[in-house]
Amino acid sequence: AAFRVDVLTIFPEYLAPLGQSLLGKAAQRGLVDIGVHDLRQWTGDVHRTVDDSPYGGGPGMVMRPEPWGRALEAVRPPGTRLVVPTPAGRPFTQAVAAQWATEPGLVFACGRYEGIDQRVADWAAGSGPVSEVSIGDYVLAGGESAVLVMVEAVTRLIPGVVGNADSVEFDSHADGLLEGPSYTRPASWQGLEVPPVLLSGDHAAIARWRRGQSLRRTADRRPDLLAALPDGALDAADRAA
Ligand SMILES: COc1cccc(COC(=O)c2cn[nH]c2)c1
Repeated sequence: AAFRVDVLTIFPEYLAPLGQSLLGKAAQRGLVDIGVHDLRQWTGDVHRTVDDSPYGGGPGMVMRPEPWGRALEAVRPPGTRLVVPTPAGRPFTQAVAAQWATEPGLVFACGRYEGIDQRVADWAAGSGPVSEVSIGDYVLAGGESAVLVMVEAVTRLIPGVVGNADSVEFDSHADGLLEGPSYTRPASWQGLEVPPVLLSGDHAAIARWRRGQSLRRTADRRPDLLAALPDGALDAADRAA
């Protein structure tokens, strides 16, 4: 059955790219079903109000719970994970994406303003898992961009969506390390040569060189990933690299 994605947002046009290219083809092939819904459809007043001032004072506005309650009752299949992108969320990682790709689908709630009344996530937890997740330590104007990121990261892990299954399996972060440098023709460009080992045909040497490059790049750019590796993930050859 197709992986079902529903997005609730006050800017549905922002999610138009979900219908294009890779995702578009996957959708056409019946692998992924995507629905984008305007939250204002579930407002109750002539002005289609979705926000109000925060209790306890403070700057900005908060999204009111009632439209979200009605929208989620209409759109969210029982038991489906509700994902709320937020700077205050747990980290969204490749491991999280891989887990979500094994589920029947996802519903995304795009927050705007200062956020969504907390009772929405608390109430929604009664009808299935709720994940408040961050795609990085910065603040966006709303969750829509984060939804584009997460939908792409998750759906490309669904069998058949990405042409070359190998490229998915050997992604960066798949073995906990960063991907090293890649090269293609020409062998010499702007006076810069492709590392000779890659042209050697010695596949054991190439694998060793690539592993060394991944370790070196990870140590340089993401020492936190190196520290997080499980014991025994690095063998003697790795340590020597
Ligand atoms: C739900 O409440 C809010 C409030 C403010 C902005 C947003 C949009 O998400 C982000 O800004 C974000 C997600 N990961 N990193 C940044 C949601």
